[in-house]
Amino acid sequence: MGLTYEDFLDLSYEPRDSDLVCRFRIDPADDQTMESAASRVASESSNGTWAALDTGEDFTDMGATAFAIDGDEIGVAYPPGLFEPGNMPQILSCIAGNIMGMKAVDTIRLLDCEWPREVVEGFTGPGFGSSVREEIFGVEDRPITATVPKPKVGLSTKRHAEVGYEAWIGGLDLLKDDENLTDQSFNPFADRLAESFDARDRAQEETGEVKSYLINVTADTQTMLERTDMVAEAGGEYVMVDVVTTGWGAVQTVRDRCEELGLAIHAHRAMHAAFDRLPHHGVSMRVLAQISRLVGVDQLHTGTAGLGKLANEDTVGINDWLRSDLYGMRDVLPVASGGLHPGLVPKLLEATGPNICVQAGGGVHGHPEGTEAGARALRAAVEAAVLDEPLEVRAQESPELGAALEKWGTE
Ligand SMILES: O=C(O)[C@@](O)(COP(=O)(O)O)[C@H](O)[C@H](O)COP(=O)(O)O
Ligand SMILES: [Mg+2]
Repeated sequence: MGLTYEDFLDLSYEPRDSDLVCRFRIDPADDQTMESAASRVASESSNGTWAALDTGEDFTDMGATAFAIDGDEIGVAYPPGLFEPGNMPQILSCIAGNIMGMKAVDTIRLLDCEWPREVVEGFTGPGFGSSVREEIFGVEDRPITATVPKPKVGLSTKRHAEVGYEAWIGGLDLLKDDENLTDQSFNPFADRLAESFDARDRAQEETGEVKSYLINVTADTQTMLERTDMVAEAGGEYVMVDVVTTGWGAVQTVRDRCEELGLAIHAHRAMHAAFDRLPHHGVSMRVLAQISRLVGVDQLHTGTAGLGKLANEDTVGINDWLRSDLYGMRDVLPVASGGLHPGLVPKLLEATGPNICVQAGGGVHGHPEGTEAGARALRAAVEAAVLDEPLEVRAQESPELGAALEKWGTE
């Protein structure tokens, strides 16, 4: 039985329910047609190669099938047996591996995946998902709020904890480390953990509200496990991981440890744009979000529906997928962050709904009266927005909100 590229194209093939179905946008090279390029995508991402192969008898055919061509998009179906159960790096080495560099296509983008039960069941998924709102904060009717101390790095541990205290006292739920703050000499991880949780405990005492901290444990896998254990010992509820830069295998290992310790995972997506920014190449944020849910993060940055400072891809569509039914797997709480300030909250919630986390760094610490006032303004904006109360009206009883609107407006 020979195996050639042509064996991987069958436009009459109906994907089985158990197939992982991927949709790609491709731009065939000059010497290729959509059909020939599609067959090469299916072949090189499963078990084929450029030369005709004699597979002999002792062979399990786990070849994928390019079964649909629709304009510049193709559909490829993968048998579940091609994949090692629960091994995300292996799956990506198939569907986003060598094909990203094939000469047969000038560009190729993995747009979307339909994940079958057979593949999903290999993954634990999130431990909490959006239930963090109720289970950790006892909040049901509003977004949870977070702030990142700014400047991103460089604050001393003492100042970092003070900023956290001011933000929590001002009404925010979460303090969050920036994606590039880990264990630097000016703000060591262990000291930051201890002093920030001291501040957290005082703020909880004074406000009567539950407060928490998204401390960034990002590092090599062994170090992340050690830091995750330290967070549990300190009475934390969360760890934050830069999931794209650490890698999906490492995230799966941290997820297993968090399962044992009862911790939730906040996923920062720094570097995602290296994969998803160009519309014709790479891996879409939609697929990165799908991967994140499968490997088990509870919160994930998905953008600001175009309102903030960063380029966003389909925030609302991605959020809908993160909440969609996936064979009983828990959902993921979307995090809106990046250039947000109180004036943008109504438009944001109009686009995303209240079941999100709203993060503002500059939009809190840049407030004319400082961090605590910035926090009060954000909390007031969120509470007004869920009630459809105009911010200008709420500003009459919240001078901090008034000052924020005066400084940043509502655009
Ligand atoms: O460093 C920053 O820019 C932020 O801390 C936001 O700060 P500001 O609130 O001060 O803008 C976040 O890392 C980005 O939002 C990440 O992007 P995304 O959420 O799109 O993944
Ligand atoms: Mg940041």
